[in-house]
Amino acid sequence: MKKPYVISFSGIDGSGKTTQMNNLYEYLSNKGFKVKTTKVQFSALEVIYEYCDRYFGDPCAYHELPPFIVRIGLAYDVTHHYLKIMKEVSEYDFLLCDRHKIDFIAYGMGYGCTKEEMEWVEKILSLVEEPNLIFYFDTELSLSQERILTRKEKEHRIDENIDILTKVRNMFEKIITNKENIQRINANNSKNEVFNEIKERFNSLFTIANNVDKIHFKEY
Ligand SMILES: Nc1ncnc2c1ncn2[C@@H]1O[C@H](COP(=O)(O)OP(=O)(O)OP(=O)(O)O)[C@@H](O)[C@H]1O
Ligand SMILES: Cc1cn([C@H]2C[C@H](O)[C@@H](COP(=O)(O)O)O2)c(=O)[nH]c1=O
Repeated sequence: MKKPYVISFSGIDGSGKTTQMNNLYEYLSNKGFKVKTTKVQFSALEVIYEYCDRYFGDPCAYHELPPFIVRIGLAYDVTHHYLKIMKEVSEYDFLLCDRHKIDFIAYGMGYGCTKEEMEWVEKILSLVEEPNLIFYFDTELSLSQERILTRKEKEHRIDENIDILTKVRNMFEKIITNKENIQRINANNSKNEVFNEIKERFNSLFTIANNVDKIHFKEY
């Protein structure tokens, strides 16, 4: 079965993932490629919010729960989502993902799961294939925080705070050093500058033909 080329947009909250995923979607679609975007629906988080609201009076009080309870739920959500979508996208050239396995590992470690607990999270996630390419959005913490506080697209959440952002960012830095499919993007720049960097990286990895049947994947 033909598979699309899978690209993940990964990084901490407010780093600009969704904005740039949508830009690449437009760019590739305009070139005639068949492109799909996807984002995991966090059913586990929805249940956790409800639980925390009822029992602690605050939907985001999940620091009151053992981290593993939350993280293993997310691992099932992510695995279920990607196993299902990969069966549905054989006719697409590109699948662009707003977060992938790496994000949930970085958040799991950042939220304080133990090494043994993370082994279980990773065992569940291992059912999903690695993306072909990960754009890691590297932003300064203060800038990400500013974007979260000023964004209009969705409300700021109490768990999107500098303490968590710092821990998760440190975990990303740890994980990405061992990965070969990572392209680090300087996401501190303006939206246009960031997208230019993505296009440059992308085009250096691919020779883009206007004909969909002629995608040439370069070695990287
Ligand atoms: N390079 C940029 N410069 C300034 N503002 C930006 C930039 N990139 C994104 N933004 C703005 O920052 C906010 C967050 O961007 P976006 O939703 O793309 O980030 P994200 O990483 O997907 O965030 P989250 O993980 O919280 O969903 C949005 O209001 C967006 O318009
Ligand atoms: C990946 C991941 C995310 N979260 C939190 C972080 C954000 O506040 C929300 C929404 O995430 P989005 O992808 O930026 O829309 O969820 C989390 O708690 N655990 C995770 O693994």
